Amino acid sequence: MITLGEYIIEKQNDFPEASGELSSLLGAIRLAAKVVNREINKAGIADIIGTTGVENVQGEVQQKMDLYANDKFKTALEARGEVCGIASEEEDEFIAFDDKRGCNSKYVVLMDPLDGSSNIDVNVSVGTIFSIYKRISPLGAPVILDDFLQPGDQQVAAGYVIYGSSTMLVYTTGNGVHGFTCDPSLGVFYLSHENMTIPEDGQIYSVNEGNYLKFPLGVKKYLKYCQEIDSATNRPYTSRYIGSLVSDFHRNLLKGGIYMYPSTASAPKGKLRLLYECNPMAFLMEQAGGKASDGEKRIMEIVPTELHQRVPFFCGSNNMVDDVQLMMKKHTEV
Ligand SMILES: O=P(O)(O)OC[C@H]1O[C@](O)(COP(=O)(O)O)[C@@H](O)[C@@H]1O
Ligand SMILES: [Mg+2]
Ligand SMILES: [Mg+2]
Repeated sequence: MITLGEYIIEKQNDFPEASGELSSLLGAIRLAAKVVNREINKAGIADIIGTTGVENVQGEVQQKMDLYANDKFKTALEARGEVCGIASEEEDEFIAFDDKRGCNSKYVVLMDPLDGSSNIDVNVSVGTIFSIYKRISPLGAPVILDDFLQPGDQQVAAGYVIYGSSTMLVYTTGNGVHGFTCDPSLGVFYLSHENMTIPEDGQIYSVNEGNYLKFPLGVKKYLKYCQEIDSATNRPYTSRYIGSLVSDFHRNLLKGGIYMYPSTASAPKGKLRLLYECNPMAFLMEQAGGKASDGEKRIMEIVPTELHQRVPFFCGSNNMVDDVQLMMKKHTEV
C-alpha cells in the first residue's frame, strides 16, 4: 500500500518544474490532520467538548474543537514555511506569516478547521476543509487581501479530512480526486480511493428540510420531485442529512446524490462560506465529474468580494444539479 506522503512525491515527479513546496505544504496539512484526529477520537474524555462561549465573525458561538483545530492547522502551516498567509472561518481577518520564510512563500491557504461543529459533542462525523492558491502579490512583499479573494477556478489544490468511523484525507491538485485512509495504529494515511468519481445520477438528496417553508419555490418543487413515486426514475429518492457538509459530500461523492444549502427567507445568501467551504468542495466535485452551483452559475466562477461571504450551494451528480437549476429557473419568484 502506498502512503499519502509517497503518493504526493510520486505525483510531484509528473511535473518536472515542481519545486516541492506544494508537496511540503500538503505534508503540513497531513500532520495537523493527525493531531486533530487524535483529539477528536477521544473528544468525550478530553477537555474538548463544549463551547468557548465566544462568538466568531460568523456570529456563531465557537466550539472548543473549532479553536483547537484552527490552532493546530495554523501552527503546522506556519512552521512548514511554504505559506505566506492563511484565512480561516475562525479568524476575523487573514493572517500574514510575515517572517522571512513566510514572506517568500508563494501559497495562501483558506480553511474551515472544523466543519460540522454542531456534531462534535454528539459523536457524529465532522471534518476539515482546505483550499490552496498561489499568491498574486509579488514574492517577498506582504500578503494582501486580494491573494485570498481569487475565484475558485484559480485553486491549485483543495481537499478535506473526514473524522468519521474511519479518518480519511481526500484531495485534488487538478488531476483527479484521491482518498487516503488513516491506519490509527500507525497514524499513517494509505491510498484507499484513487481517482474518485461521482455517478452521473444519484438517488440521495441532502438538505435541512426543517427550512422547507423558507426555501425558494424552485427548491420546494425540486424536493417534491425527489419525493414523488415513480419507479421508472427511481423515485422517491432517499433523504440523508448528517449536518456536516464534509460527511454529506463524502457519502454523495461515493454513492451519487446532491447536497443543497439553498438561500432562505432569513438567509438570502444561504449559510455556507464561498472561500473555505464551497470553492474547495466545488473543485473536488468537478474533478470527480460532478457539478457545483449557486443555483444559477458555477461556484468556481464567482469573483469573491469578502473573506467570509456566503453563497447558496448545490453540489453533486450532474443530472441532479441540472434538474434543481432548471426548476429554480422555471419557478423564479418575481
Ligand atoms: O444546521 P444546519 O443549518 O443544517 O447547517 C448544517 C451545515 O452547517 C455547517 O455545519 C457549517 O459548517 P461549520 O460547522 O464549519 O460552521 C455544515 O457543515 C453543515 O452542512
Ligand atoms: Mg463548515
Ligand atoms: Mg467550521
